[in-house]
Amino acid sequence: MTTKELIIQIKKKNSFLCIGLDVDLNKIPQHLLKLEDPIFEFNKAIIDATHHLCVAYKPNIAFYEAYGIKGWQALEKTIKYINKNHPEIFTIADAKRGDIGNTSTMYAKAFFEDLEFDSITIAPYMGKDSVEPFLAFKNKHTILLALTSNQGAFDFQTKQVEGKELYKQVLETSKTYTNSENLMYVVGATKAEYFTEIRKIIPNSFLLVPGVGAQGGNLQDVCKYGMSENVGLLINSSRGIIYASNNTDFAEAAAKNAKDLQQEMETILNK
Ligand SMILES: O=c1ccn([C@@H]2O[C@H](COP(=O)(O)O)[C@@H](O)[C@H]2O)c(=O)[nH]1
Repeated sequence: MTTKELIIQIKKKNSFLCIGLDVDLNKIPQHLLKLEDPIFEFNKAIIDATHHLCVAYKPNIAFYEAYGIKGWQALEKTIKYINKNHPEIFTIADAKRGDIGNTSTMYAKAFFEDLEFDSITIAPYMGKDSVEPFLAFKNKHTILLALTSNQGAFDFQTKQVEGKELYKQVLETSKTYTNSENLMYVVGATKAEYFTEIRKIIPNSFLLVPGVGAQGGNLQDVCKYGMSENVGLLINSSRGIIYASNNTDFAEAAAKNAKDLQQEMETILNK
C-alpha cells in the first residue's frame, strides 16, 4: 500500500486508529479455547467487528511465536484474512527485526513477500546496512524504532551522542538512507512532550504511536504536538481494545472501545 492510499483511508474513515492484535490465550474468552484455532477465531471476530473503525492492524509477532507452529499458522491465516477481505487496511508486522544485510533481506522477504504485510518495525541499532534491505521493497514501509513508549527508552534513546540525543541521531541519519521515503517511525504516546522536536526533524513522516490506553498515553496531547499536514499518525491500542471483555460479548466490547477512540479522532480531524 502507498502512503497516499493510507491517507485516503484516514480521510474516508475519519480515523487514524491502529488495532493491535496481541493474542494471549490466557486473556481471550475461554469458550474460544475449544475451537481448532482459537487465536485466528479471536482475531477474525475482532476484525469483523472493528474493520470500519480503524485504518491499520498490528499483530505483535511475539504473541504468535510464543505458540510455536500453531501461532505462526494463526498469524498467516490472520494476515490472509485481512488482505482478502479488507485490502484497504494497512498491516504492520510488529517484529522489531534488523541484522546484517543478507539476513535483513531474508526477514524482509518473510514479512513482505511471504506474509504480504505492508510494513514491519525495525530496530535501528545495527545501522544503515541493516535497514536498507527493507527499504528496497517498493510500496512497503519500514517503521524504525525512534523513541519507544517504555521507561527503558531513557537508558539509551535520550542520551547525548555528539551533542544530540540518540533518537534524534536515528531520525536524522535514517533520512540519508537509500529509499528513505519508505521510512516511518515508532514514537511512544507516553512521550508526547517530545513530538514537537521530532516534527522539526521529520515534519511529514508517518509515526506509529503505541502507548495509548493500557500504557497511559494521551491521544489529545499526541495529536496536539505530533499531527502533520497529512495527519501523519497511526495511533495504536492493543489491550485497551481487544480485551475490553473476556466474555461472549468480547467483539462488541472491542468495537465499542475502538469506536470511542475513532470518534475522538474524528472530532480532532474536524477541528
Ligand atoms: O515503543 C513501543 C513499541 C512497540 N510497542 C508495542 O505496541 C503494543 C502496545 O500494546 P498496548 O496493549 O496498547 O499497550 C504492543 O504490541 C507493544 O509491544 C509498544 O508498546 N511500545
